[in-house]
Amino acid sequence: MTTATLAFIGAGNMAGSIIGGLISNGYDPERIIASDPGLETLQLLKARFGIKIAENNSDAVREADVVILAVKPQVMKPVVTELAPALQDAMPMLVSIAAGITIDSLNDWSGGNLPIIRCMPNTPALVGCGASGLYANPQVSEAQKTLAETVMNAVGISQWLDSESAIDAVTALSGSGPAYFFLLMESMINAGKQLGLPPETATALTLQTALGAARMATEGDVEAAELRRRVTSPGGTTEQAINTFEQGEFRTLVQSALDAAERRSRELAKQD
Ligand SMILES: NC(=O)C1=CN([C@@H]2O[C@H](COP(=O)(O)OP(=O)(O)OC[C@H]3O[C@@H](n4cnc5c(N)ncnc54)[C@H](O)[C@@H]3O)[C@@H](O)[C@H]2O)C=CC1
Ligand SMILES: O=C(O)[C@@H]1CCC=N1
Repeated sequence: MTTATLAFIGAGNMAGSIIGGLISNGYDPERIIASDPGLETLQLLKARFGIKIAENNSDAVREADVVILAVKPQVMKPVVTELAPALQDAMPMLVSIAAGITIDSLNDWSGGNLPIIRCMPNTPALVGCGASGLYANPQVSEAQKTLAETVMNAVGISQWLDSESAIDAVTALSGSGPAYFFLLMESMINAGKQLGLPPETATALTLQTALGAARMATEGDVEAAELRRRVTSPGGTTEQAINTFEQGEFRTLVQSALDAAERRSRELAKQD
């Protein structure tokens, strides 16, 4: 694997899972440095993975080839503005995972001319099953793109996007997407209980069904629509349930939900 030095600014959930993924894929912990005002979090990451920790954000970026900005969107402006002198000295590639923060803003706050990638990951990165969309500005070289892919593929899969605005669609689809599946799981567990199953039985059967369906859809080469047809015997039980979903305009509802999330992502980007 590459020997680039990676600096994580913010060492919370997302940074912790990416670091964990990199280490389990054999990345040299000496080449990972993290910075966070939460000293306890930092010490835990150091003890668990053997990575280096920095006393402040500027120290973290000094030797870095890639700076992963993993703080909340609300604090991104002060964090990057304060880092600008150190970033202009080191000229690393920036990878921001924050929702709604545009490349233009990152470019302004960081002093300009840096290669910048916007990345939209999702929480299944925590279990190595993440899905990320990536968009690079023109300053990013092919080698740097490969490096960014190496980092994000340590916790799942990634897809390159050819416009920055596609990040809003990715946010609506896979960024927020885990919550949609969790909502379906909650609803099925409740329905199972209403049908008289004990709560633990309804929960165990729902979760294993979700896992099994996701594995069939990802591990085979049969499309989701065909897998659905194979469960649906003519005149049988599934047909009754699917007809009920269709009569309730399930597909239109899903489209409206994603449209609303995409709209919100665009609004947040305008508030930088
Ligand atoms: N949670 C989700 O589903 C997704 C989150 N994201 C993005 O990932 C980013 C991080 O999210 P999480 O890891 O969930 O949040 P988190 O709250 O777990 O981590 C943020 C970390 O930043 C640290 N921090 C705060 N101020 C700092 C500063 N001045 N300098 C350095 N570190 C500082 C905090 O102490 C915290 O450990 C956010 O921008 C979010 O938009 C992206 C996709 C999905
Ligand atoms: O809900 C949000 O705004 C963030 C972005 C994607 C997932 N969580």
